Amino acid sequence: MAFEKIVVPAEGEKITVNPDHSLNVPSNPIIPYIEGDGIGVDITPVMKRVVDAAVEKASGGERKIAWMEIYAGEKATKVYGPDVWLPEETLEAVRDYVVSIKGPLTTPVGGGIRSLNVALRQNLDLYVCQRPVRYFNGTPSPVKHPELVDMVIFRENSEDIYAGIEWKAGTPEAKKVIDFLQNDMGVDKIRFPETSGIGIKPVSEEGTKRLVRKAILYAIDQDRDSVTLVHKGNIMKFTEGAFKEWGYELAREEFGAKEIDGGPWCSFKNPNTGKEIVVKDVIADAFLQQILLRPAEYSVIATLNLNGDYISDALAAQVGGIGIAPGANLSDTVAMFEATHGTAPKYAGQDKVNPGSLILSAEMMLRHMGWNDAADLIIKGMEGAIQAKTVTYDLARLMEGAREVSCSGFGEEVIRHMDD
Ligand SMILES: NC(=O)C1=CN([C@@H]2O[C@H](COP(=O)(O)OP(=O)(O)OC[C@H]3O[C@@H](n4cnc5c(N)ncnc54)[C@H](OP(=O)(O)O)[C@@H]3O)[C@@H](O)[C@H]2O)C=CC1
Ligand SMILES: O=C(O)CCC(=O)C(=O)O
Ligand SMILES: [Mg+2]
Repeated sequence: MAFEKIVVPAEGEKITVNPDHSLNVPSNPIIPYIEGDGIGVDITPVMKRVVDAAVEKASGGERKIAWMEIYAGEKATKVYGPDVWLPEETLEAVRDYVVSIKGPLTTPVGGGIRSLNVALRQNLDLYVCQRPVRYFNGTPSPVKHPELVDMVIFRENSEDIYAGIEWKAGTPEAKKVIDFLQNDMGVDKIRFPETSGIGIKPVSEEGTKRLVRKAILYAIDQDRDSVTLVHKGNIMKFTEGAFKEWGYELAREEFGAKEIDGGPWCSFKNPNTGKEIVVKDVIADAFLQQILLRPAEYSVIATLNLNGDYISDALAAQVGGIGIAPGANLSDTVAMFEATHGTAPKYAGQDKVNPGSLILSAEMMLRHMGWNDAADLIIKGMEGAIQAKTVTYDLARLMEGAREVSCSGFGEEVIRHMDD
């Protein structure tokens, strides 16, 4: 494929997907990456350096990633022209090269362009946002027992209010929808001034079931003991409430789950290990207090898009903050890894922030590729650097006796501790 601006590395080969969705990973895979806006310029090169070191050490130089820069966000407008935020060939490369990684991208509040992060997920139908939240020994935390937090969030990534179907107050479009709601749909019970902005929240059975299926399959594969559906179904009955119903329905129909004490909680035996997996649900506001008070009761979380966004940052805070919170956007074939945090613009270009989130996102990527030996080295390096208290400002400010290092300095520490 001929790209306009993307330079394909001559020495690399493509990862390909088999009909059963497994990957064929060559020893020199081409991995597209988006540097990202704001702190992307700081964390992305450090992530690449750490990954290269881990792969080199794990394989004795037999394997090497051929990095291929692709563009989105502010950098795309510099490379392609003033209004090109998400070039078509970026989408093509992500699709075609199967596994990629990205830095954060800026979304202005209240106006301007819509989220490029959301656009990437929607365009490529990356319907799962998988965000593991675990504790690294020695990390400072605001809670007493951060080690009890070990959850993997499966956030629905393609629907919900996050999809951005909305109209600004005072526009003819908003007025048209208000007229429709009042005149055709009989919405007359609430105060509904014409100055209302309008947002629409689509949630489908297909969208819910494919997400919950992934969460349950993960629980089976990783021998987890529960999957919790988190929703606000008492208030949004036909979207969040339906998410809960469809989730349970899927557990019963596809996994043979049986109701516990008349339901709705249900359980089934893990076909691999024989252990019981409980499928349960919690209303979202209560969940946010439960994860602080009783985190050990939760393992795999399946939730809608906006809830998942809130829960990701809240849970990350319990184990040290969004500086070390990784993630993946997944379809059945394409995987794009990215940190949970954003562009933290006030720190951009200062070589200051924690590159841990993007490094751990790359760790997930290596595991996804089957390069577990390199992924293990990254975990070892992160654990070593944190336990030695050589950390970036975000962790240093909460730790006694820490030595604060820069973003790139932390990367070097991670690499050094791979040899512990
Ligand atoms: N997937 C993506 O690309 C995402 C993009 N965004 C976008 O990013 C922009 C900024 O969003 P904002 O709400 O400020 O959220 P950010 O996640 O960018 O930053 C919020 C705060 O989190 C802390 N933080 C974030 N990243 C790191 C890091 N790597 N190391 C240490 N601390 C970190 C900093 O805290 P402190 O000030 O305490 O040091 C920072 O001020 C927005 O345009 C938003 O839309 C947001 C989320 C995800
Ligand atoms: O797209 C954005 O700007 C924000 C995305 C976000 O907060 C997330 O994916 O967690
Ligand atoms: Mg978020």
